[in-house]
Amino acid sequence: MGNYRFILSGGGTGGHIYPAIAIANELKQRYPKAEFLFVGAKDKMEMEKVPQAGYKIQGLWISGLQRKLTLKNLMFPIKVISSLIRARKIVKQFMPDVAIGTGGFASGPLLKMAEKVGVPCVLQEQNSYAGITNKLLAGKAEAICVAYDGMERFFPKEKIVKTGNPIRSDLVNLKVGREKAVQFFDLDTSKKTILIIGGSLGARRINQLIEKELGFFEAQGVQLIWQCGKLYYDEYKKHDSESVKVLAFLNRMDCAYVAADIIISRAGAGSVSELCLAGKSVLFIPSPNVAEDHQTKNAEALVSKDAAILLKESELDEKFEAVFLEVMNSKKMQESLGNNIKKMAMPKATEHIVDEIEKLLK
Ligand SMILES: CC(=O)N[C@H]1[C@@H](OP(=O)(O)OP(=O)(O)OC[C@H]2O[C@@H](n3ccc(=O)[nH]c3=O)[C@H](O)[C@@H]2O)O[C@H](CO)[C@@H](O)[C@@H]1O
Repeated sequence: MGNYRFILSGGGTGGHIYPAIAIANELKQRYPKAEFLFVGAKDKMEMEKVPQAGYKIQGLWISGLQRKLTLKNLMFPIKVISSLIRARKIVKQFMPDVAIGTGGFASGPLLKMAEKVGVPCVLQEQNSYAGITNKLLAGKAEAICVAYDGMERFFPKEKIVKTGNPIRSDLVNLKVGREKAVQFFDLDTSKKTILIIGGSLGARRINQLIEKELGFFEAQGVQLIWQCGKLYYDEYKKHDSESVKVLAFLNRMDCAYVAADIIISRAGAGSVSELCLAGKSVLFIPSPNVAEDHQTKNAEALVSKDAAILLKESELDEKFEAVFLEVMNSKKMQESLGNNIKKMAMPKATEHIVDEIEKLLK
């Protein structure tokens, strides 16, 4: 009993990988005998992060479609065909009871083939603006678990279930205490800590801002945990010091969220959902370079409830210091931002998604 087989696919960036890992962990808890296989894109983050979480993964030769005409784009049709052939083989060999897609180009070929072979599929869409892969797969999916209202614009209404985004359980129940969390980063427990997160890949414009404001932060007597991204680490590691911790990637987000007094962050869907659970004062700087400006929309959903502050990239030079100081110097504002953002949290999302998956198990 319970020796089900699950295939999960999603990737390209952390925003699609971590939801899949959270879902797998919840399934594993309910069905300890179940078998799991992840499928991602070769050379992408998932090939490292999924095995670290204790699961097997196979990589397909696939990439996203670029907006410009490049050599990579000319290869795109060949990659799609080759990935579809490989995906079909993987599905037929593994014969999953359910396939789960969490978006990103990596999940396209796998879920398409699972649907073709007759495996029931569940999709999870993290953003308020649906990704192209999920839109293409929606027609044949059994259920589409979403985090925002109004998703009928993209998906068949009867398949939509509003669950919220799946979050890794150590971030749902933040167990570590503040002192331990601050010490984990080798920082001073008597100082205020500012956490800077650029999303799973790091954010160039946020890094430029932080570098420019290092003197300002020092003058305020605050210390920084600065996640600059793997791509930018070599450029910024020179700023690492006793009170400025420069890191390529944070493997202990739980410690980072607990240690922080104020958080400066991109507004990717996963980050937004986690920040609601963390309940701190957040200053969002959304990426303007994503489809339909969806990060701004993710952030605005919170800002409209006085649960966070939004700063556009274009206004950083002019406004950042004043806005930061306003939050930093008002305990009342920090409390109200923290309380309001916490009200937006959906801590049962992963369980609800797994309830939907369970309905498909024979
Ligand atoms: C540039 C881009 O295309 N961004 C998209 C990408 O964001 P991105 O991949 O940055 O994803 P999210 O903000 O959704 O989530 C980031 C995830 O990475 C984790 N994390 C991050 C940094 C770190 O050092 N350690 C760590 O573990 C966070 O805890 C979180 O779980 O996918 C999101 C979800 O579809 C989209 O909303 C974003 O617009």
